[in-house]
Amino acid sequence: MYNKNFPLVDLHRHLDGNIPPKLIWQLAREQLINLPFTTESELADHVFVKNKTSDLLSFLNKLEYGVSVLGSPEACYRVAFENVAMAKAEGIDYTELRFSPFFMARAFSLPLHAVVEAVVEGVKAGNAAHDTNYQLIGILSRTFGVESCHLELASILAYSDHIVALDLAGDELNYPAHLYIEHFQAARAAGLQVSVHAGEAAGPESVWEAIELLGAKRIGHGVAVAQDQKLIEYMLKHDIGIESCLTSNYQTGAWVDTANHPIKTFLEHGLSVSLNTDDPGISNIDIKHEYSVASKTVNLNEAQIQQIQLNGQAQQFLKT
Ligand SMILES: O=c1[nH]cnc2c1ncn2[C@@H]1O[C@H](CO)[C@@H](O)[C@H]1O
Ligand SMILES: [Zn+2]
Repeated sequence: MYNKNFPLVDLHRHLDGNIPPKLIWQLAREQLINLPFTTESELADHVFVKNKTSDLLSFLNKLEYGVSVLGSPEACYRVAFENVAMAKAEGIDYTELRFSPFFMARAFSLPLHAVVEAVVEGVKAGNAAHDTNYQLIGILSRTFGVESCHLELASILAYSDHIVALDLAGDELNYPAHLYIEHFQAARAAGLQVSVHAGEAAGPESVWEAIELLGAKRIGHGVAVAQDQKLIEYMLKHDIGIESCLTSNYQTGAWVDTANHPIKTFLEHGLSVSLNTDDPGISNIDIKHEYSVASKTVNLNEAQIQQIQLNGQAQQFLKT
């Protein structure tokens, strides 16, 4: 279990990957959107990952149910607001909620700027209601290509005062980081920090690209980092963090042998690795569950668990 004397932090949590069946059901009813299910529990049966999926893209497909009920900017606001409430209810002291405007806008062709504005306002209202200071990370969904990501970036940069960092997520194998150099240059120039999904579906070369070409200061997942000693040394020297997500890695197939997850190797090398949820709405988990997997399945000791909590705090993009 985690140590209650240290903050509980979740640095890698998709708010559009956390639209649980109950919320999907409510939003569908309120907006008169037809779902191909007759009951909420039938819906839940399809949304939640059972055991694991065959690969990353099949896992990501599960996210489609949630975004299929984003019929208006108000629905996006609700999802953002409810995400603050859910994170608070889990006992999370600080989190950086990430979202992809294009991914949220897609089903109903919503204007991207309106989506970002709604999410910013929803989190702001949630923070006020729950006495939290949760932050936002904007995502470019690499799966939809370079041009789409330019539009997505523009909508994020329009609200850059309310967003701490930029991320790249989606199909890592077919859309490598080097396609997005310009996007990240512009984001850094606008003062955004950088975290990138890398070394999850592809190898260490993908992590090198994220760091050297996009300026990543944190790597999402990064299981492939363990294969490359030079990369480990480089990340240590430059204090580049790894955002580990144990259940997600199992469910996507990125790392199925959880007992021997590289999080252990990362800790042994002194890398700044944190523990995170990724997509709680489809994984059907919370942050405390991830800590219990870390201690019971990976067998990390109390000092290692504490270190993970401290790393999460040290790697926050909002310095307090
Ligand atoms: O584990 C993951 N790996 C890669 N991309 C992800 C993961 N979880 C969600 N997304 C991606 O993030 C955006 C929504 O926030 C979508 O592009 C979704 O595919
Ligand atoms: Zn992720």
